[in-house]
Amino acid sequence: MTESGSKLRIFKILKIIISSLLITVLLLFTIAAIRTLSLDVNAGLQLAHWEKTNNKSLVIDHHQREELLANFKEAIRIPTVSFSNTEINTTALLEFDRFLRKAFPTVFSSSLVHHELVGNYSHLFWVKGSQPELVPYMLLAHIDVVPASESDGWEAPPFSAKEIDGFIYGRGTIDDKNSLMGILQALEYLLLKGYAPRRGFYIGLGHDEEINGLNGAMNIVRVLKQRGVQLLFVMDEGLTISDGIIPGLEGPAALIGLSEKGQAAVKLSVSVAPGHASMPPRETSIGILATAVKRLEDNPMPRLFGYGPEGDTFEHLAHKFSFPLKFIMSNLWLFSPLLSRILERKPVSNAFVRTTTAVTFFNAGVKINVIPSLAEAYVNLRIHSAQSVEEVLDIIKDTVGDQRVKVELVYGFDPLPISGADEKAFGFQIIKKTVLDLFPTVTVAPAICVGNTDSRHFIDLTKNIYRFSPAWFKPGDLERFHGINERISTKNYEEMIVFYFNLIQNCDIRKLPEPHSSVHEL
Ligand SMILES: CCCCCCCC/C=C\CCCCCCCC(=O)N[C@@H](CC(N)=O)C(=O)O
Ligand SMILES: [Zn+2]
Ligand SMILES: [Zn+2]
Repeated sequence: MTESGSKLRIFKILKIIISSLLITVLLLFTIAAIRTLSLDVNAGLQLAHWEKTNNKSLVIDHHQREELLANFKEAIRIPTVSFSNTEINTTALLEFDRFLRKAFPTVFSSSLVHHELVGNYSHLFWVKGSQPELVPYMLLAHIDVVPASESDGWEAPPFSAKEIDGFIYGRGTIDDKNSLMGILQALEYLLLKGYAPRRGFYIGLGHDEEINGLNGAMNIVRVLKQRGVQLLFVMDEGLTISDGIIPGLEGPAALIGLSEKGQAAVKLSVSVAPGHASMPPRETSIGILATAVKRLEDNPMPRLFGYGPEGDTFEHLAHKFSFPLKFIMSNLWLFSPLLSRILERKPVSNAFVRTTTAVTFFNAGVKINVIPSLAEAYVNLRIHSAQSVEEVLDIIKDTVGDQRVKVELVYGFDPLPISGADEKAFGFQIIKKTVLDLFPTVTVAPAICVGNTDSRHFIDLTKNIYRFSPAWFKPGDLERFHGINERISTKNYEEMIVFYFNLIQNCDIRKLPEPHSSVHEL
């Protein structure tokens, strides 16, 4: 073949490759465009087809408003603080018990309600249903709060429940006395209105959630297991209604946690011979440990976006974003890697992308002129749904890559199972309907809860655990969670009561509307 002949041949091959590439790209984008226009994960169940229940409605009058706010403020003023893994405020917990009996006299005296104390300070209520064949469900909340100190910069003392510009300030106003009081206040009103549920339900109020629920939630689970109880679903604190928090999202979104991340506490330690600071070795225990910690911070865990429920979240929210995010989120099959790079830029969304690594303790040294024999650091990892404690531990050892650094697991648990969110998922659909009835402009989406809750102890009692409360979080509110100036608006607290009031009644339906042609008995 002549030189010009072979050039022509190469040119023809290149032309074929380029046009095939162009056709492939065009095809991919056409599929992506069609999917963007047709993706309808929010179609849901047809509201018109829901079984009719004669729901009572709640119109709060002036007197009730004053009373419910006074109750809530009194709850906030009782400092039910869990200080550490071993130190809780038992005096405050006993006071809280007395307070609940006083604030909700109908709940505590109704023949429909059985109440008992569990683990000394936690409360378990059983509200008897008229149709025992209907599987019961359970609402959870917790009594204890994390510590708070006014000197950190609170606008009002953290246990004052002071009202400023329509907001009640105080530790526990969003975590989690709003849910606790909202649930009991709703039940009080329902009972006063003569309501008797068809479907029985439990209310569990743990007293030590902030220190892992070992005596509260775990004992409640033990009691229920002894009685052979199985639950249709459990609803606990967790995600909320985000309004203006997710960048680019138009309108508010109610994220319902289908699962929660796993957790591991890992101890790193370095031991060397102590010595005189005037003749230091080239590296001290502190230096070796600092390098290990730096390596962990410089090498985040792998991106796993799309391998857990977080992919579904963005598909559900896609239609509320504008171009190009709408296009990207509607086509995660193509753009997952790109979206995970966008999300990892901010801590709040990075938590959805991977197992996060936070170095939370660093202890070393005894005296200015002594080479310390021991340096230790603790790392708190929140494990992505697609990883396990064991995998995470192996990655840490590899990343540290230094035999002198001892890596030990202090405690850990794998990510929680993922609850259903389809048309047959009773708990999810009931929560969704209750949200939409009360807040029609909100988009409801399944999500992963990045923190842990008492509900994780309930996995043997049900496959369906949802982490959600109808608290509205606006820009700046995430920082109030365990932070300073925790607060809730009086309007939102009232909405929470109405939400639980409606949710309890919505749970009385026997079965969900039939999706398509399939029948699902509950
Ligand atoms: C794409 C971005 C979406 C952003 C939406 C974020 C909305 C976040 C809303 C709430 C924050 C999540 C809080 C979860 C509840 C955590 C409860 C808690 O603090 N648990 C403790 C203690 C424990 N029980 O282990 C924890 O350390 O996790
Ligand atoms: Zn909480
Ligand atoms: Zn908390």
